[in-house]
Amino acid sequence: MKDDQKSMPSYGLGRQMQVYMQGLQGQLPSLPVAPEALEQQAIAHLSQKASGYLAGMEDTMQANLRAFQHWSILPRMLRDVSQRQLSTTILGMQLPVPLLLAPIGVQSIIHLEAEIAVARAAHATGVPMILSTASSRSIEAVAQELGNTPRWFQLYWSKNPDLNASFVRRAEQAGYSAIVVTLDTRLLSWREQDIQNAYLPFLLGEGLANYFSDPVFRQALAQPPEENPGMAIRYFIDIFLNPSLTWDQLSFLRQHTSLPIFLKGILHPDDARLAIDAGMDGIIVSNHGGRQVGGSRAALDALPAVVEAANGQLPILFDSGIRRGSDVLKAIALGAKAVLLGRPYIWGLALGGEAGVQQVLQNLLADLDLTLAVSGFSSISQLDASLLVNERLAQ
Ligand SMILES: Cc1cc2nc3c(=O)[nH]c(=O)nc-3n(C[C@H](O)[C@H](O)[C@H](O)COP(=O)(O)O)c2cc1C
Ligand SMILES: CCCCC(=O)C(=O)O
Repeated sequence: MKDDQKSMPSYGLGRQMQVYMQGLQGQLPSLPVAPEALEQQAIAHLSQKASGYLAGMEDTMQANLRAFQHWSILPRMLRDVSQRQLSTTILGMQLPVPLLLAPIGVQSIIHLEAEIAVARAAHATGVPMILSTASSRSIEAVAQELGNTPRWFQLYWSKNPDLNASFVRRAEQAGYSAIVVTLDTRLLSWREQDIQNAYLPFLLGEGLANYFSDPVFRQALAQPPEENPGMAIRYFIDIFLNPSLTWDQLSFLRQHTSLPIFLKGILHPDDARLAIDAGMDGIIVSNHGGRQVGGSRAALDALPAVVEAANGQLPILFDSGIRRGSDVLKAIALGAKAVLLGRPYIWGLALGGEAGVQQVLQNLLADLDLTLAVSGFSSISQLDASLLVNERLAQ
């Protein structure tokens, strides 16, 4: 894989040929290649509680996917696309591909090896990883698996400021190179399947590795979490959600880290302007994969106005609904510098652990590389809105 990456221009072709050559020996890909089939198989494999947790508001998730259909690629012919370039630079950080793994918490409910398996697959493919605060393995343990693969840390801003500062400090020390503050989950939304299943993984102690290993968190407890997990979980529940968090508190974070700060979950252009006023470094346009505001605008539909409001003053990233190479191209053509991959890598994790995640990433990168090429482009930096037709406006 590492070698494939060095010769990224042949990446897509390389993966295609690898699959076809294996086919000659009677070996088929072990996971479904189409994301829809992959999802179906993963959901069937998981327990009802775990698959219910992966779900979101169906209408909003569907809207996220449909939004990509409103834009079509208008390919160009007879351009030399023999050498291709997928790498990008964000705030001076080199990313080998315009794709990062979205922060997804509590992966222990999906696979025993959880974030460790994902980190190994990220390392093998060179895809940067964003680790969730609510991960089932610690900031440090995941960093160890990543080698020099770029990593960012996603912060859930709790009610305990010292704990927030401690998380950021730990991330810095473990080589994470950006902080992603998620804004859209200051409260948990009404999640029908979880309510139906009466299931919240945190109450069972899942997804609390960063808390239980944190010196500030531990200091606040009369007994260590190993001796009295119930008390530790109760304290987590007390502080985890923070609905009183407001824009003016972002300066606290700025004082506690020199790392770039991205705000995740912005959909409204006015919030993009507030992010700039607050001195933030980047924005991730996202509706949390349709898991928070039921009936919210599809994330891709919200992207152009946010890009316009940002006016080039800070990089915009995107997630919610990325499934194929063409989705990545569309989001980038509409102004995103890079995109985050969410559920698809979790489906790979569910079905095949580390190897499953790796297969999903290899396929997506190959799809991206080949779709770029057959559209007539040799570098993702060439993409802009002229690649696309808006089918709602076109006649
Ligand atoms: C099971 C699950 C857990 C998630 N946990 C987090 C999290 O801990 N922090 C966060 O910022 N986003 C979290 N997200 C949202 C993702 O980062 C991302 O925004 C979303 O998955 C994108 O939508 P998609 O999966 O439909 O592409 C989670 C999403 C899922 C499906
Ligand atoms: C409180 C939520 C933690 C994980 C998460 O972000 C999600 O389930 O969407």
